[in-house]
Amino acid sequence: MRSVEEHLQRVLAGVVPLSPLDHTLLDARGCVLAEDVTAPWPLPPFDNSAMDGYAVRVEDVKAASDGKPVVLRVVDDVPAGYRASVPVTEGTAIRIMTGAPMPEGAEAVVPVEWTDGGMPEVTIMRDVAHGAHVRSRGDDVSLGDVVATSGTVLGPREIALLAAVGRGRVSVHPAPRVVILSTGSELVEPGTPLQPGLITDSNGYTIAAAVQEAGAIAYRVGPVPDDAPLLLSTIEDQLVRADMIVTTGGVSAGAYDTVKAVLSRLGTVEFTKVAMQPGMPQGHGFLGPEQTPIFTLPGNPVSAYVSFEVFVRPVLRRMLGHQRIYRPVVRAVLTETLMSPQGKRQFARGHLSVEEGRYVVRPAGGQGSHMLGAMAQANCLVVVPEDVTEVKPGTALAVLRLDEA
Ligand SMILES: Nc1nc2c(c(=O)[nH]1)N[C@H]1C(S)=C(S)[C@@H](COP(=O)(O)OP(=O)(O)OC[C@H]3O[C@@H](n4cnc5c(N)ncnc54)[C@H](O)[C@@H]3O)O[C@H]1N2
Ligand code: MOO
Ligand SMILES: [Mg+2]
Repeated sequence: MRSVEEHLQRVLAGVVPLSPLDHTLLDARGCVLAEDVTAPWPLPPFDNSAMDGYAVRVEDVKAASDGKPVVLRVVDDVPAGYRASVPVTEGTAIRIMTGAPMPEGAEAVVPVEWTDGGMPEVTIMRDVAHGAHVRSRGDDVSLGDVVATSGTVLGPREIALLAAVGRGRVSVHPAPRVVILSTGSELVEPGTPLQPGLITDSNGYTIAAAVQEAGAIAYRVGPVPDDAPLLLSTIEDQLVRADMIVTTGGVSAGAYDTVKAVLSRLGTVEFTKVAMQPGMPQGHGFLGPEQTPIFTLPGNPVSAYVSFEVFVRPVLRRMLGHQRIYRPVVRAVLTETLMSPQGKRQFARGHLSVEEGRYVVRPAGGQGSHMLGAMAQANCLVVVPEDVTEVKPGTALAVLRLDEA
């Protein structure tokens, strides 16, 4: 049997980020930037008002107060998006809205609340300092600043800045397109009435959701029966749109396990046993003219999901260009006894929380490879080393957080 590390190294070997492509800004959300972006103009691009009010010369409103207001002639009115047609000169003001460019000659803005709001004359009840309520050109970002570096993951905050510096398109590593195929003659689509002996295809949905959560594009192909020619033609058809193929089921020792039989016709896939639980039977290889990577995951629902987390997700994250490809790991204190098979690394489903300032983890129900009810309670995988068969409460173990990228 192969160790988890060895299998992981093998599936990661030679994996590089997908070649950069231009994306529109919103299509680039969640992607990794493949260029350094510099600001072609400063932010703000021009001096502008931070308040609705009146643009004035400081000297003209000096010592203005409720008891001794100042009256100025209003010579223009500038909403955001417009520019004043005249300057502010001695004894005058220009009405101005938030975001409008500061008129020539104006040194500060008096908010409307400190005035009578008048037109064509305004009575001003407060004085202001030079620059008051003015947002200066470049006070946030300077012309030529690098606002985002290659490798940055684009979320709402980064996208805000790219939009502000005028970038409608950016170069990013595109999201891999992953075809997900469930195999098994017992499988029907959710929403179909259950006949005796049949179950619904949950793996297709689990893996598709996990692919999307990893930042990739999921093409879920409905369940394919255990029929070698049909499976072969389905995979052949799907290759054209796939950067990766993930199958579930049919890789163990069963008499109808068709995946193994079929794939040698399309490429090279190595089937192996990995010293882990769940997820022992694994297959990985390359198919078709493009040498598209394929993972054949075990059919048991928990095994398929855990295998995805441990092997497939890091590969997808690397194809996406992420620097960090693994889930964050923390050490947490176990609350209940956990049994584990000798010689296999167990990835037990657990629930991680913080109690009295430290991480604690409790097993999330039954640990059978079919137990989706228990899996849905989990927010982490508790790693029990290969040589440990029983872990006592109070022991600290490494935990992979599933609730954080
Ligand atoms: N004699 C042996 N039997 C089994 C072994 C073994 O070493 N010797 N290994 C066991 C382990 S461990 C696993 S894991 C499974 C892997 O089985 P397969 O990958 O061949 O998958 P299937 O036999 O097709 O299905 C297993 C199980 O999972 C259910 N299943 C399959 N696909 C789905 C799906 N899309 N949605 C929901 N559930 C699914 C299927 O109905 C079976 O119950 O083999 C063990 N057996
Ligand atoms: O690993 Mo099977 O992968 O134990 O259920
Ligand atoms: Mg099957």
